[in-house]
Amino acid sequence: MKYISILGASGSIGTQTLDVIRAHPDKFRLAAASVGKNVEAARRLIAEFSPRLVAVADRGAYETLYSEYGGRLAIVYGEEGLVEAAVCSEADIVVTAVVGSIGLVPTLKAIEAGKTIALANKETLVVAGHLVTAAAEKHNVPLLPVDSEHSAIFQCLQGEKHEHVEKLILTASGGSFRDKTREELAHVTVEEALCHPNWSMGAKITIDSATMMNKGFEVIEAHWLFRLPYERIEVVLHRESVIHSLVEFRDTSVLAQLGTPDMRVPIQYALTYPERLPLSVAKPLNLATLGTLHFAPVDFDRYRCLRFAYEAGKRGGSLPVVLNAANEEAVAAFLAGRIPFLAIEEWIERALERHRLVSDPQLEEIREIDADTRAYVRSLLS
Ligand SMILES: NC(=O)C1=CN([C@@H]2O[C@H](COP(=O)(O)OP(=O)(O)OC[C@H]3O[C@@H](n4cnc5c(N)ncnc54)[C@H](OP(=O)(O)O)[C@@H]3O)[C@@H](O)[C@H]2O)C=CC1
Ligand SMILES: CC(=O)[C@@H](O)[C@H](O)COP(=O)(O)O
Ligand SMILES: [Mn+2]
Repeated sequence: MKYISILGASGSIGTQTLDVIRAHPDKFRLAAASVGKNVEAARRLIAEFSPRLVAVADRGAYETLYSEYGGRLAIVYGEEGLVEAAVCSEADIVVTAVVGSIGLVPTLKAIEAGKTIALANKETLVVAGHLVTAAAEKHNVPLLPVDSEHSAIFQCLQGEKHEHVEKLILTASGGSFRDKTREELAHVTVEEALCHPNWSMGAKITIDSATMMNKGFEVIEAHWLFRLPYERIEVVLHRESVIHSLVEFRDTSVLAQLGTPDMRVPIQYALTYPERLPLSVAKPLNLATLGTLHFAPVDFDRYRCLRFAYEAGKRGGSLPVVLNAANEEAVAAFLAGRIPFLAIEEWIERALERHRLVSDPQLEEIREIDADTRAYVRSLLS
């Protein structure tokens, strides 16, 4: 039996992780969970999975849940509560499924506590890949990718030697606006942006997919997970999201991982690795029915956020922290209807240009740069 803690259990990845646990009650048990403010989701998972501990980010939601369950199970609050869920003594595996850089500290604490990490929260590796990978190495903790592209690459690399890898090729759907011109992007709505062509995901990552910042983050995530320079990590447009990513080897042989777009597959693989279990809820791929798959090169002028991410990743240091913090603030402002879609990349560019690079930032500096960037980007609103 593996005991699981889910950080972000009420979200898209969190609820799909609960689906996997539900599908294999003889293999997995929920030890702890966190929610942000979703009281109803917390009530449901407590009733069904009886975790020992539930962490809640929102004060009001915490008070409601504490009044209902306090004494029967641990209801804990805020960032400290999130860390308690991450280090919960019962848990073997921590699924990091919160959104944003709020996931960094609990992930580091979980690593220090020796937990296996099933990593969905890519922002953690964007802002502090150097700290997270060093901590995982020091504590001999596996970082198992949940992100579909990284799970694909991880699967392709099983049994392969690092020195035999030529490059990684990440596939990108192109997001909600892939068929629009740049001119048309000036007038798109939040509602339109939230319609991803292939995946049903949380709001923030769906916007990141539309700007392709998601792919930029994934390039940085791949750099840290698979230890390859940015020059050997490529992106190709692939409309169908059926090939989840590819690895090219030195002899030009290319391995790919395919499947219908269903996050429960990579989530389950991270939880069962190195084993595989059946997943009856997932739909098998039928290539004959599918008929055709499409590929195209990425235009870095059309998707400027992807260019920013490559540049920030290559220059390194504190730039990816700024990239992420500016993006989180700009996306939140767009989702709140306060700025147009194209202002997202404009604000990120301004934040990056203004920043004075700090090389090898430690946790406290990362937190300061994150806060400073957020304050700057918010000031652009007024
Ligand atoms: N969705 C997907 O298919 C994929 C997601 N990812 C990555 O996984 C992560 C989660 O994404 P996704 O599931 O889509 O996101 P969602 O927005 O669906 O879920 C986010 C979760 O985080 C919680 N949360 C939000 N803000 C806070 C906070 N300040 N403190 C504590 N908890 C908080 C939410 O709680 P509440 O609901 O109560 O507000 C919710 O449980 C992201 O990093 C994303 O990039 C990676 C690959 C695929
Ligand atoms: C499901 C998943 O892993 C997402 O990160 C997905 O990759 C988004 O797709 P695009 O960023 O390619 O639109
Ligand atoms: Mn992905």
